Amino acid sequence: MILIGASGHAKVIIDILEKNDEAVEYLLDANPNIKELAGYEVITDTGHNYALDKQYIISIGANSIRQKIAGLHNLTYGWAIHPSAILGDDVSIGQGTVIMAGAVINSSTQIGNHAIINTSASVDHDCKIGDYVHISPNATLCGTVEVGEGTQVGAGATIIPNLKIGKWATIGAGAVIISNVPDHAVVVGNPGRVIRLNNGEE
Ligand SMILES: CC(=O)SCCNC(=O)CCNC(=O)[C@H](O)C(C)(C)COP(=O)(O)OP(=O)(O)OC[C@H]1O[C@@H](n2cnc3c(N)ncnc32)[C@H](O)[C@@H]1OP(=O)(O)O
Repeated sequence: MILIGASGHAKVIIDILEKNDEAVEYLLDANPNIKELAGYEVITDTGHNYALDKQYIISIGANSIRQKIAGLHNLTYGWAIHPSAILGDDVSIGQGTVIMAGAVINSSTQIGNHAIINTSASVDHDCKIGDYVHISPNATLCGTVEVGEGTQVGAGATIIPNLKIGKWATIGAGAVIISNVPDHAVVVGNPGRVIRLNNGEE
């Protein structure tokens, strides 16, 4: 596996790959000053030094940057799924997606491409999680929740069943979401309230 992005998030992905006995070849990063991460070589990403016969993971936490990079190159993407993650029956996981330690994904849930299901997050049955979504550590999604492309659900947030969360929204850490959330909304608190709209930033 080759990782794109030499960040703290990449270190966690390396740890997962090592635990699964999957080889990490090297990392690519646009910053030429980064030469090494977690014992692996970091090569400067020129935009032209991709090997089409290799598997990649975009190891960058910012959802919009993962989307941008995935749109630039027609690469083959792999997965990193921690051995302690629990996946129910009939769960589907898109390419480039990473599932951290202790995450639980219950039956019939669909996870899109280049998503992050972070440490100890709980995504229950029949959820639909879009591409480039980040479900942060300890967040809880009850059954049949939809999360649109690019949305971040903050650490420890809770979303009650049957809700629809829009695209490129941000759910604040610890928020309790009891009604649908529109696209681009930034929502905090219990019960969750919209404080502003995202306009491209994360
Ligand atoms: C492994 C990892 O690290 S994964 C990373 C996981 N990351 C997260 O979970 C981060 C989630 N991010 C947050 O919760 C952020 O606070 C955000 C995105 C919701 C808001 O950030 P900002 O836009 O910078 O908001 P800002 O800090 O200016 O606060 C705006 C208002 O919302 C309130 N607020 C911000 N975040 C929260 C929150 N999580 N819960 C309750 N209120 C909040 C602030 O107190 C402030 O209120 P005021 O206007 O009455 O003073």
